Amino acid sequence: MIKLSNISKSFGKQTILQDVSVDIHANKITGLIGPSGTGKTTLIKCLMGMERYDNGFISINNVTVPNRKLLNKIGYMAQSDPLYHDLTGLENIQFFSHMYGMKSSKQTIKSILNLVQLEQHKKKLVQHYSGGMKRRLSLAIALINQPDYLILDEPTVGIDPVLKLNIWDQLHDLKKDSTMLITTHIMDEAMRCDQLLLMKNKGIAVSGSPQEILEKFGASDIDQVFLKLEEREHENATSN
Ligand SMILES: Nc1ncnc2c1ncn2[C@@H]1O[C@H](COP(=O)(O)OP(=O)(O)OP(=O)(O)O)[C@@H](O)[C@H]1O
Repeated sequence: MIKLSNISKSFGKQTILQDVSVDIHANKITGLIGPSGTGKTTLIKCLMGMERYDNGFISINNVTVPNRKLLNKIGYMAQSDPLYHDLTGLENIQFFSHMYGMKSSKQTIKSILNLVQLEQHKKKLVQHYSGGMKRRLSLAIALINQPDYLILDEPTVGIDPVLKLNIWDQLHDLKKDSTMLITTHIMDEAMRCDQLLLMKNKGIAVSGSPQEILEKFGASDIDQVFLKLEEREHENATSN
């Protein structure tokens, strides 16, 4: 389990996260969604140990973050693709796999490359990959070590609809052995998550399964839930 307790984080005078507490459970896909700039990536960077948080604590499997030993248990896909452009797709996968102390079998690499539909392009230099191909390669790198924890920041941006559905099916298969946290802006993807965390106003405004949240707000989609949250805020502000 990933546990965030009373996390606060500011950049200068701008408070991004305030007193955020949440448990992210194993064997589920948890979706972190919210308007641009609400702090989704900041939250993920805090739990990856890439940003220092100001207050509170984060633990993964009862180990306080940051901790180097946790790193090879986590598959992380950032929003930007930290790939080596002078290496081929295959060489990138091998490099990152070795970096985390693993030696993935040819079979594992092949099945991951097939999953992201890059098997035919594995010998091409990454500098010649399209944006979507780079995204898919980053996803392959996050998955290669079959990590216990998968943290994916907008993993399907630039990926075509059919492959996207395929990837979601695979993620649901993989969740039986892992804990997953995924950020997305795409509302039909949010509906594919088992649990949602809706970020707003420096914290998690609503959590629950997509269905529970829709029922609670009498909404037909998650966009409407955000609209209703806005309306409630407006009503509260005007009645005070
Ligand atoms: N290193 C930094 N220094 C200063 N401000 C930062 C830094 N990183 C993020 N911010 C600010 O923190 C806020 C939250 O950014 P963050 O990237 O976490 O949002 P997000 O919800 O992931 O957005 P998006 O959905 O657009 O990716 C933004 O206002 C951003 O400008």
